[in-house]
Amino acid sequence: MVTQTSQFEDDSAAPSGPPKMEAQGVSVFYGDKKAIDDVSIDIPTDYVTAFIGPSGCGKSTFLRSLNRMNDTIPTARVEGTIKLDGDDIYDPKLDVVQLRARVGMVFQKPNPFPKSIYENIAYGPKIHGLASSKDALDEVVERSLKRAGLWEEVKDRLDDSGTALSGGQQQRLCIARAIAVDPEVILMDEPCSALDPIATARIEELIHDLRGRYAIVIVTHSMQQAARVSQRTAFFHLGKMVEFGPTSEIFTNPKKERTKDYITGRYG
Ligand SMILES: Nc1ncnc2c1ncn2[C@@H]1O[C@H](COP(=O)(O)OP(=O)(O)OP(=O)(O)O)[C@@H](O)[C@H]1O
Repeated sequence: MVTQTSQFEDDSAAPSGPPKMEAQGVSVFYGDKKAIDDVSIDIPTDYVTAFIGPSGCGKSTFLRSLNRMNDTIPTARVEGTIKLDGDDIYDPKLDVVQLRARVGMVFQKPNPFPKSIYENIAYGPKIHGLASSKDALDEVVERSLKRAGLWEEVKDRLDDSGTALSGGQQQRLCIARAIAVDPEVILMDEPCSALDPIATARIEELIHDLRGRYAIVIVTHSMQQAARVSQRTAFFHLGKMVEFGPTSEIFTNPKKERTKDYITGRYG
């Protein structure tokens, strides 16, 4: 149970500027089954937003709808509107590859390509035309690895396979890979669930460092993690978003009974 107020940074200020993403009346179906029911939320630019809730409540489904990752599931269908900087991301004219560069994703299990560390990072910028020369590409690789806190550990072995790194390093490599194409939003789907506590702490520090540069949304099973890394928390239950607000409020003074029951460990 998370009840200490001291662990929360000050999250009382309203986010600056317009929301990076806006979901309005979003429902997601798998065939006939409704997994997300009428969710509306604004994703701020300069805060980390955490999605919490019991297993199967639809957190990942909703997260995946934010960069159209659900398109890859034939039975999945999304209703409602999701906008990025005011533009509908489900507009049929929109280039989904571009969208996924702007709204990057990091998965539960680190999934580096079976290629060198260098190639893992360089691939995206190459296909998106973000580096015009080998020097420029080298620079993107170095900058991305530095931002992901991995450079010092790998700078002398960029030709080694990405899959030879430890789990925590692989996850930072995947974050560096997302960063390399200059995203505006990074979606993280339980990024630490396969990691030990030390590797988890490094990812949490990294999220802290990246905040402000990218809008970050993280799905987590760990309420402690949500409390540590986020400034906004959305609580999901049975496909609905029950409550959304400053993280300190959700954990210390939730308005809804269902949120209170969950954060006090009554179910979940
Ligand atoms: N590919 C799919 N096909 C059909 N149903 C699915 C699919 N993916 C998820 N679901 C269903 O949608 C609902 C929401 O699942 P989702 O994985 O989004 O929940 P979650 O809150 O992220 O759960 P967990 O915390 O266990 O990962 C569940 O009932 C799940 O069984």
